[in-house]
Amino acid sequence: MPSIPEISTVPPKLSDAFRSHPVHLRHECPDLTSLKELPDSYDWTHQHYVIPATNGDSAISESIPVIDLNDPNALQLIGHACKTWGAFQVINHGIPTSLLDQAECTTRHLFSLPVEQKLKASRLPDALTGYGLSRSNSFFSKIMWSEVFTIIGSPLDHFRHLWPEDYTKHWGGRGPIAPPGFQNLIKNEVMEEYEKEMTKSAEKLMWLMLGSLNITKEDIEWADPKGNIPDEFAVLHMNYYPACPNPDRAMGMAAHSDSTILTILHQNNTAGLQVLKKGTGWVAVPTNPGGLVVIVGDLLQILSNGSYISALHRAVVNRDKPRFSLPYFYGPPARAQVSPLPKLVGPSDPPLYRPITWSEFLGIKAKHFNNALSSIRICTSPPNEVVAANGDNNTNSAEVA
Ligand SMILES: C=C1C[C@]23C[C@H]1CC[C@H]2[C@@]12CCC[C@@](C)(C(=O)O1)[C@H]2[C@@H]3C(=O)O
Ligand SMILES: O=C(O)CCC(=O)C(=O)O
Ligand SMILES: [Fe+2]
Repeated sequence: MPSIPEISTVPPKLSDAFRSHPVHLRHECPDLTSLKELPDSYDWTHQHYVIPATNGDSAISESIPVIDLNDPNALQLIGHACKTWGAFQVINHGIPTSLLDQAECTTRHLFSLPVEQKLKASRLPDALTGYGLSRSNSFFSKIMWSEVFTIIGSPLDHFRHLWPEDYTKHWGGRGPIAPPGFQNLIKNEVMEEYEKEMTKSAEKLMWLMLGSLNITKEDIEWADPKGNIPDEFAVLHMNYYPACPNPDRAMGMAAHSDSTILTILHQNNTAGLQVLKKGTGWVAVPTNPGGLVVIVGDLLQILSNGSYISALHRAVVNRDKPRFSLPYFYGPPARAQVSPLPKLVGPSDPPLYRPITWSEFLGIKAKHFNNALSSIRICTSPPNEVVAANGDNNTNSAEVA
């Protein structure tokens, strides 16, 4: 096992970030599916930061680039996308579409369980895993129209709260509860396989994104000489956005950046994700069967010394169709120090951020939300493009309730 050269003393575990910043959501998880009208507590109409998407129904066709990983120019295209959008879609990523379908089916099935059943797997205020509202609800006065299930590591421990033992093991031939075509599936195995594939893809994508900046395996202190990342850390979310009686007034997931190195997101065939593009506004991300969305996270913005932007993004909801998304939040080992990479720093490019561990940054994010990056900035006059796009200047950031 290669050693990790820089070891931080506090906090030792990623989940400790949340122990010191428990999220007390004021509301129980209601059964959104049963609501015929939008309750006032879910009405975001008068929130000043809710701006319509520019390409909603209009003729604007601009959206995040779709990059074929088999394209010989993939490296350059990825670099350009990370600098201009902070997000892109990938095709030919090597993950079988059947696995994506099965993971989506498991997600659909999980959220269709009765509320009482789901609440048995509730996330505790100071914990990271389990069922509940998005943690980021604590920063807003209105509630998001979504339910979230968070998994770290093996899904088995989480799923056994939801499904009786036999259902945890098998869909198999048990009447209406087994979705057609999935008789031989074991839910845990699907999600485990999904996590495994996501880890492989995240590593591959990280090297491509960094490769585009001429960063190699030797430059990353927490990677071994072969480019493997011992003790890398990731969190898997299953997001559910029920069909909503008044989608124009509701918000599925409010604007935020992810604190990750990168996030890989699979969405079902219902659109809803939007990315903020500097100079353009909110731009919808179309669904792309078999494609995956890749989002630059805050830690990659730090590593790239602001050359890549962690995209502000949000999710809107639909009137008739439920939406599911599966973001895989990929980060470095909890103890690794993340700082602007020496190769990207020089007399004319001073480091913009101080070194930080993911767990420390998660703690800062849990407290300062969209102002987390600016709170660790060490340079007073950053390049313009960094300020405008990532929410540091608070233009599009969250209202602190
Ligand atoms: C690994 C992660 C990344 C987390 C925390 C933890 C699990 C949940 C993620 C999100 C998901 C929703 C937005 C966000 C801002 C939130 O509140 O919870 C994200 C946050 C972050 O990017 O910091
Ligand atoms: O559902 C989506 O498309 C976005 C979800 C998201 O951004 C998140 O969970 O962090
Ligand atoms: Fe996100």
